Amino acid sequence: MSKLNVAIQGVLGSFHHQVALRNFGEDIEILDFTTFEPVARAVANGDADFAVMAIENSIAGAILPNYDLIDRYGLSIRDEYYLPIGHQFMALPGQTIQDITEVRSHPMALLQCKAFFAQHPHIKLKEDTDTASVARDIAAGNWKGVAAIASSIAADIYGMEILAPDIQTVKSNFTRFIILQKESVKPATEANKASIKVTIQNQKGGLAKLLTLISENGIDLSKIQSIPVIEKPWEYAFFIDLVFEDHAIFSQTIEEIRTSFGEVKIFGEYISRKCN
Ligand SMILES: O=C(O)C(=O)C[C@]1(C(=O)O)C=C[C@@H](O)C=C1
Repeated sequence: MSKLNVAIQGVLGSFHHQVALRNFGEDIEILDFTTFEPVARAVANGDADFAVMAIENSIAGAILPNYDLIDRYGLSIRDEYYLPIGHQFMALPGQTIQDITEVRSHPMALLQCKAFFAQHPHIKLKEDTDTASVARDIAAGNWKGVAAIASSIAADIYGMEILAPDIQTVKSNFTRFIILQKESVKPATEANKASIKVTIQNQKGGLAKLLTLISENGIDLSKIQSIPVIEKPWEYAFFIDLVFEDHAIFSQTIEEIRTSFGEVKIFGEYISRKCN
């Protein structure tokens, strides 16, 4: 039987890679890309069975362009995964923090460690494609004075020394990843969460009306994100995550939103994996 192809952004040891292995097991084929767009494309054109895509982080917030990719490439959300993120500040063995003049990492990782770098202003920040590829490149190029921010798994794989552990601004740091596939998935019978998109006209009280409707139906709105409608400057679509106990009430709520606001796109119905 052929292995599952799973598209990710990042290389061996990246956080995406870790989520792919934890979610699908070790016996998979990883298709790795340096940016998110080819990840979405690989699923849309059938090269990959699934994709793993980071969507928001508890310190740095949403990865807005990824909402647009899911929408534009017609992808379905089949599941979600919350990964605890510990960022290790690492370099070639034998150096101290004072020897480091530059740190490279994924922009989301740099954002999650802002407080640490405020205390070390001699270190220049540079955005790179992913956390682990910087560790790999430092090792391959024998670059002294350059550090990576990546996981301890990446430090082991690429032979880096950790100069400062867990440098994320708050210890408890999570990234929420979504698992994507092409066709709309038959929802799990126990699905209690859904991701939807609603476009509402800019009219007085429009958003308040939508939120009231959701709340009065007893549904928990766990996330709302506005995304610009690029063909219509200054109009916004709302990407909303809803958590519910009763699927029938969720379906009825969607019908009520359709009646009042027009088209509602459902990206997926799945099981909430959030643990408090
Ligand atoms: O660079 C990595 O290792 C990634 O998997 C990317 C990524 C992200 O896209 O947010 C994943 C988790 C962390 O939030 C930091 C970076």
